Amino acid sequence: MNGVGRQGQRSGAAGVHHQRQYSDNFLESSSNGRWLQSTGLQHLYSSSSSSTNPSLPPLQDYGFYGGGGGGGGGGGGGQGSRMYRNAQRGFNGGNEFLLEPSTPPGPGNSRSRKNNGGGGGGEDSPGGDFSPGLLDLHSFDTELLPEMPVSGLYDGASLYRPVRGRSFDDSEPYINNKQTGRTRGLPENNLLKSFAADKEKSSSVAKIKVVVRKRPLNKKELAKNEEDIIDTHSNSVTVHETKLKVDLTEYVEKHEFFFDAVLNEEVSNDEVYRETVEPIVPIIFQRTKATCFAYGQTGSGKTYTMKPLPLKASRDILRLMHHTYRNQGFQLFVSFFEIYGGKLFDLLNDRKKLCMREDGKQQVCIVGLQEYRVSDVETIKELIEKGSATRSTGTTGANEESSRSHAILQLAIKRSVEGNESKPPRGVGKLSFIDLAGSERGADTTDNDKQTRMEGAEINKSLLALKECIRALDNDQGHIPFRGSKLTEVLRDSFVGDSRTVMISCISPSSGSCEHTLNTLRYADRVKSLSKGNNPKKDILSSTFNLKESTTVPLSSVPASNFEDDVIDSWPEQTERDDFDATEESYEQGKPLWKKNGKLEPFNLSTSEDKIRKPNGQTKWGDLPKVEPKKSHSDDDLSALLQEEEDLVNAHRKQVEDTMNIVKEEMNLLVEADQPGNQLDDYVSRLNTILSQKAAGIMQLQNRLAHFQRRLKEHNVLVSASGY
Ligand SMILES: Nc1ncnc2c1ncn2[C@@H]1O[C@H](COP(=O)(O)OP(=O)(O)OP(=O)(O)O)[C@@H](O)[C@H]1O
Repeated sequence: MNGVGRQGQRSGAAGVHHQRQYSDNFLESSSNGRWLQSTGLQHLYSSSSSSTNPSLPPLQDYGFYGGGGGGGGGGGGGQGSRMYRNAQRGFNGGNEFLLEPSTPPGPGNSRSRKNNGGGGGGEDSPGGDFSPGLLDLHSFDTELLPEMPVSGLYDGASLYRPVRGRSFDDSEPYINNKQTGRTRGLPENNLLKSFAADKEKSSSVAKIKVVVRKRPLNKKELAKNEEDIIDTHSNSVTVHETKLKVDLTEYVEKHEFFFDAVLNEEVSNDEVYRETVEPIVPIIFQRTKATCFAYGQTGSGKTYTMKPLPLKASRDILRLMHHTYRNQGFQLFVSFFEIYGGKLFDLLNDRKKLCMREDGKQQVCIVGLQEYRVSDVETIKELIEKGSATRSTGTTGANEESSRSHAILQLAIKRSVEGNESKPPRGVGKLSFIDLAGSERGADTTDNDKQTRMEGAEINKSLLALKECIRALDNDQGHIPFRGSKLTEVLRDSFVGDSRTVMISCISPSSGSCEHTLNTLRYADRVKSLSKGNNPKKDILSSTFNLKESTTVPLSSVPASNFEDDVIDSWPEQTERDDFDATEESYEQGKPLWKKNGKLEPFNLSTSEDKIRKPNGQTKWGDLPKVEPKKSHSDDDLSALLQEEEDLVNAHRKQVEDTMNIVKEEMNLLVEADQPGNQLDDYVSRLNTILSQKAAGIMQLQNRLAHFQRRLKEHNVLVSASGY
């Protein structure tokens, strides 16, 4: 301002010329910077220019590496032969599968090996097929299927047996004679009875099961002398959180949670399988869709836990298919894809980008997803390994990426209609395994990189939506809010009809992960304990226990809505906030009331600087976009906040641009006024007034932006504390 004033005072032709030049160059970036510098607002320059030209890295472009049939087929063929050889090696001697060519993953080979019926039929015929590229998730038309008796896998933990090199046809009675007898030749009434019993057993498998798995301390944590702060018992887990009092003395706060099962660091993957997936395997032959997912922060052991499960499950599925359901036309299909940044990629087809479509009946199809028909464990293993490798090396090769994507492996059981293998088989049941993105990634919303923030928001949204869907399922709500995210949309068919869900919450034992661990446990707790499907007594107990140890807040102060019995349809109207903030309050004593209802405190953006009057009284600039605080709900809050931020930045930029124009205009006036006898000083002082007003407006905007950023941070803290 002074600079301008000084220049104005340097009257005369040269001065005028200089003024014009200065004025003409005003919109050049260098001049802008200079001007802002001269007004002490140089810090605005970079922000305004960066907001005008946001050089945001584009989303990763995943090409079609496979190139469809030809190229893909070639590549796949090699792999396929390798897998075939492996399968030959794996199953030698006496195995009925030995004679089956395994499924080559490459399209070319797969096609050539496609089994179009004839021969032995059913599972005894050559396996190895893949879908025509359109996976209709709702092709699971089970109406044509007769009710099938389910095997009594519950009769013991004998189902899981090492299978490599062992014939499926060997006489080892991992499915006992009684069961075999049932399916093979029981009189009709016995069959019906047995079916009823099986139904009962199947309904005894909990709709939702939440299991926690604690991993051991890793080398890094040991090197850092991090403590193991987690105690586990058969169904409870206690987190010992070290906190600081106001006088900086340390104290330990205990948080105790109860779940269906808690597995400690010594528990093997086999035991995890037995506890989680094994009980639901038989019921997927009963038109049930089951989902097993691992939730937890990066490095907590999700992949370590999830990776072996599909293999073990498919081993059991194949056993059932080849014994209990022998010659009944059942087939097993595998697909493996990931959701990254809201987009779908086929992990078994060179990360080919996939489209999700909804047909007229709102049925979801994943266009282009390859589904492989498999009939031996070794092939499935190869496919899983291939998919996992593709996942982790897909983009940057960093584990970083895997923690930002959801990987979904599906085992679909289909059945040829009336034994006619030339017709496409119809879906019977499905088992989906989801290795979720690192839960803490959902909090990557303050990152400077817009892509990271958007990814974080997407992850956040999907984790929240997943929880909402599971809860809606368990509450038998008519409306399942699967549209909440890509993840839940893709899993839509797993949320309709008879379904089962197993959640494995993976936690790290280290003190350094305490906050994330608590978030994970809170998320898991809400999935389980807030559902109506549970024993209400247990709910209250569970929630009570969770509160009991963690705070000194009297239970009576916990709002009834904590137990969410009154929540009917919490998506999207009934917000997530309603439950997590109430709980939040219970966890953290003395938290301000505004968090109670989960509504972020409205941020009043109306300021007197919205309009600045020109000296002549005409309102010309400064009409900032009205950024109304949106009273959005749950996950909408984040997008509302992001939108708010964008609006603010735009408003900010507009202010700067307007100021430039005004100054430019005033400069022109000044030049015109720079005539002998004119009172230049008046102009200069008017100009100064305008600039001061504008500067004050810009400063105010800056403050508002800073305030907003604080709120965004707060929001994120809230989000991560809420555990979704
Ligand atoms: N129960 C366990 N016992 C032994 N090692 C484990 C266990 N769980 C995890 N690990 C090890 O910890 C490391 C991290 O595990 P993992 O990759 O499964 O984490 P993650 O949660 O999938 O991470 P991300 O989200 O980044 O993919 C791996 O080296 C894994 O072998």
